[in-house]
Amino acid sequence: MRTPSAALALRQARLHLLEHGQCLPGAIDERLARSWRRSMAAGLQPTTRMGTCDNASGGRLRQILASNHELLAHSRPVMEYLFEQVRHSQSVVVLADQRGTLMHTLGDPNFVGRAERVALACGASWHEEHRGTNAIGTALAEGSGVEIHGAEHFLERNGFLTCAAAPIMSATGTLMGILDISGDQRSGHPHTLGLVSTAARMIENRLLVASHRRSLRLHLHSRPEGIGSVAEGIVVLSGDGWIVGANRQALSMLHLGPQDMGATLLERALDVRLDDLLARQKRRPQLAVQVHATDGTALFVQLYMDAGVQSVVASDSAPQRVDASHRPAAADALAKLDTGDLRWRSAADKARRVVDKPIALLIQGESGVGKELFARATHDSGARRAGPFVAINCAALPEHLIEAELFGYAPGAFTGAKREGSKGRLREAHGGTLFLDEIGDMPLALQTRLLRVLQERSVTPVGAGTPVPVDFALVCATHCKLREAVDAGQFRSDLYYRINGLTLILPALRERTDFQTLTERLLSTLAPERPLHVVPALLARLSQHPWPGNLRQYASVLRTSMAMLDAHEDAIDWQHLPDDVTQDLQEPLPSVASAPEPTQAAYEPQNLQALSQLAIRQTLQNCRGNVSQAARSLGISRQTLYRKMNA
Ligand SMILES: Nc1ncnc2c1ncn2[C@@H]1O[C@H](COP(=O)(O)OP(=O)(O)OP(=O)(O)O)[C@@H](O)[C@H]1O
Repeated sequence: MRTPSAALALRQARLHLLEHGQCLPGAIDERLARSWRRSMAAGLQPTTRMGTCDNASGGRLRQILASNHELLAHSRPVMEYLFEQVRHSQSVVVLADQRGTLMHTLGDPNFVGRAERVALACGASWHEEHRGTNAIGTALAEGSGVEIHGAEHFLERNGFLTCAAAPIMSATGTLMGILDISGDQRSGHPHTLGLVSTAARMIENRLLVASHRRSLRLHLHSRPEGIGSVAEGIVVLSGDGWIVGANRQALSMLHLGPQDMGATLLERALDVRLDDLLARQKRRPQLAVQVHATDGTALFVQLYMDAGVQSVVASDSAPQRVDASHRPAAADALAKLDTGDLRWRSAADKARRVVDKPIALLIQGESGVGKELFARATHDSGARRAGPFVAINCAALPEHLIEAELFGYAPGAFTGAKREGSKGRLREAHGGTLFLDEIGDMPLALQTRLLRVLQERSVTPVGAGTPVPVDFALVCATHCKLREAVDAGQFRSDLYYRINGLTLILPALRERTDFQTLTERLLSTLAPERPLHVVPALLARLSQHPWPGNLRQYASVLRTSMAMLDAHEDAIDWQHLPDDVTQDLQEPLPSVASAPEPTQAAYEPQNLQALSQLAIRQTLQNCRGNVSQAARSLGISRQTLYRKMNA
């Protein structure tokens, strides 16, 4: 709590702020002064009254909640626990997203009414830009735990509050959200910030463990009894001993940063190798093992493997195969993507026949047709599904980094290299599937190296002499005709034959015959808890569009249109479409030459309007997109035809 002299200084600073619209230099804590200055720069005045324009509701709020589903799921139990601690203290426990929008609140009923008057309710934004200095907004801006008490709030109307907030960070250092307790300033408690920070750590740990359910975890603490407490460090390990994730406590105990994830071997952070640890723990499973960090600090560690973890591997240089007895049950992930198109189904049938056989797949198709999704589903349908799926876009890698990125490098291999060296993406795929997207864009020199890896089934990191064995299923994808690149001398023919065990061609969206079912599936994937549909006339028009960006483009249009729906609406219609899409759809239909005709009716008419749309579509197709000719043939004016096309 504030001392009397600090309270006096704050009163004076506040008076100065009100009278002169400026911060009194040196009068208040620098962090608070920074926040007041940001509030003024956002155009706020201490006496500003808030509107509701910054609040998310309806579709936008649903979208925020959906995209933070995982965070919400793991925060709810912790928030309930936290709420029990402050139940009778005139407070609310609040979770906000990474923009400061409130997503979940739990409140003392006696306080909730007052809290709602200042918009401490779901959907409200507590970003500093909207509400000036406040614990949520200021914790967001500063990236650290913050307490804001009474008159420290920039807006006068929030002066009755005391708030403590702490950021929730991901294992890679990204801010995921803010946890906060806000209450009546008269019932403020000096330990609230500590409580909120601890609860934020609990959420971070839950998220880390949940997102690495199938991995090996090392729990550590300076005392054996600290393992299992909220203060423990948690390190996630790959099967061959690389540190691939860690909570904040572990990063600090091991002197690592988020940038070291995936690039540091366990034995570089602790004086122990994974295989030693495994052997010791096998002998005495309940006992924590004492090890030392690089600075000599003693730590106790214990390995955990949830049911289904199988990638327990002996050493860095000789990774073992995944143990099949622990694999999760087989699921036909390819069937889940099947919405009835015959060409797509035929590709999936062929892929099923070669899953788990040493036959490389080459998937061809235009950009956005779902090649990566198909490759992932093939991986998930096979025996390697418990192993990693490593996707590399060969077109997106900067040429000077591509070699080190793919093949890894030894410690000190070149200037600027990481001290511990790097494992490289190819070895990350060990035990699973390597997906090389846009393989046609791989430079010739690297094609030679890749060919050697595929022939010898081992990787030699840059600057290292010893090859490391690797074992992965290979799936490549390309939007170009690779055969032509071979003929033009841009792609090695021996590599082409090695990656082309079986070529599968995925149809473009405009060629698919399952537009209606596909749309239903996309909508239910995008909004699982909300039954939505596209009105038949619009659906008919959408099915005629050439969709040059294929499923990626169509899924994005549906996503944006869904965000335009009001809470009570369940049908996507013209007014929900983005303007540029409406404009495109109002253009005369492209000629058959540029947009191949669907091979089967994509849409079954269900009423008179839909029937009329189908007639219009077929006539337009017969007239090769010529609207005047189609109108004449239908016996209506051009204008009427345009109106009907847009109905
Ligand atoms: N069957 C599907 N169900 C749901 N969404 C899909 C489906 N197929 C594709 N998508 C959407 O399309 C996007 C593009 O898919 P994907 O990345 O697999 O295509 P691609 O052919 O590999 O594209 P590129 O050639 O540009 O790499 C995905 O992010 C997803 O949103």
